Amino acid sequence: MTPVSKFTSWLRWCFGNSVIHYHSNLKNMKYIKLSQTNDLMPTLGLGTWQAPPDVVESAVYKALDLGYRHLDTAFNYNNEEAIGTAVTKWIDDGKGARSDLFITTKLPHVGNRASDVRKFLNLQLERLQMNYVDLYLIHVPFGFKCDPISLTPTVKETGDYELDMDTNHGLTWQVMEECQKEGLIRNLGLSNFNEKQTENIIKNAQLKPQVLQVELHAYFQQVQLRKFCEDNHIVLTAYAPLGSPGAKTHFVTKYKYSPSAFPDLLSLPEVKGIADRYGKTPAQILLHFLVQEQIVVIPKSTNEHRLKENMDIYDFELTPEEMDSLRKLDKGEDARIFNFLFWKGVENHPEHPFKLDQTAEV
Ligand SMILES: NC(=O)C1=CN([C@@H]2O[C@H](COP(=O)(O)OP(=O)(O)OC[C@H]3O[C@@H](n4cnc5c(N)ncnc54)[C@H](OP(=O)(O)O)[C@@H]3O)[C@@H](O)[C@H]2O)C=CC1
Ligand SMILES: O=C1CO[C@H](CO)[C@@H](O)[C@@H]1O
Repeated sequence: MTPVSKFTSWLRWCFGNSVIHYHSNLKNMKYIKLSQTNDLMPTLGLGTWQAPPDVVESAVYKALDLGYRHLDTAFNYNNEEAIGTAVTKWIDDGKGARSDLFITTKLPHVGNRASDVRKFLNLQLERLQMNYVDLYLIHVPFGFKCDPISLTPTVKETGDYELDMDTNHGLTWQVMEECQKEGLIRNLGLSNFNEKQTENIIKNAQLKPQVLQVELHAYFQQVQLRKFCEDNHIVLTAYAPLGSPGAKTHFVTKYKYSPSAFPDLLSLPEVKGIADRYGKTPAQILLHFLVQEQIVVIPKSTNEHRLKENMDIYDFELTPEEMDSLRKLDKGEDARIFNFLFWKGVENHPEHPFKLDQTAEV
């Protein structure tokens, strides 16, 4: 018996066969183990960006009823309190325990400094009505100056964001490590960090980043970063796994992006063809494809039908040929949607993570 199958048997003995499918085969890969803490992270989570509080509360409650066990939020999604209310109600209604859930939130751009970690984490825990989070990510590698009242970035008259040029990831990480030891955070991770920035954290950390959350979808498969994460035992979480149809409306109306900069992955003939073969939808194929690649996905939906649809991705397995045809959709760096240039002036921050000549069209 291999160590993995021994562990699987133990989990089955403890929790029963229907709850845990840990690497028993790829199609049933519902959890992935984090390397240093051995925590199990559900490979499907619920994204909540652009889910306003009044909508997200009932969506989260519904999602938990449907079987979602992993929620992704952030300080600047402005919905942590509503999510906390939904989770508390669900637990109080006797439907499950806090320990059944995997809750991720993020240290914001305006709090990206050692001296602010505890302030934001405590506020976020209070809003979430929890005494710990399962995963705390540094949301972005750069930092903005913070308006002390609104806790939003300060912006100059020119419209440029005021940058905090003193960002020091090593010092911020040390405070996050302390918070982990105190039990306020179970796992530490990063988001939107590039390979070099992640490597710098790894070099000096006692607790390594367990997760890196980045944009990742059929058009932008992050092949090089995936290899790096595999070598360093970091689990990758794919944000915008459906190509973020919601970002299109947001960026086009708010930031005047060109609509042509956004992919329509749900209409791709290759994806539709595979979907028809399995009696699945294109969204299910896009999500399953990533999970079969051992990547965690966090699609956002507040619609009950699509919440159900996005969960129903574990009862089939794509053939090597189908996986290859989906891998070939990758367009690399040109397909990046989230380059952060919508925050005016951010490209002047020394820790801006992406090469600007390769970012998406504005
Ligand atoms: N770390 C970071 O910097 C970032 C993290 N994220 C996280 O990742 C999550 C996912 O990314 P996101 O940008 O939301 O993009 P997604 O790729 O998850 O797309 C979400 C959009 O697709 C729609 N949708 C959901 N399911 C389906 C379906 N089955 N068929 C058709 N349309 C569907 C949703 O609308 P509807 O709700 O109406 O169903 C919504 O408009 C975020 O919500 C957030 O939690 C996102 C961006 C950056
Ligand atoms: O998580 C995120 C969702 O998208 C936003 C763009 O307004 C970014 O704030 C961010 O990184």
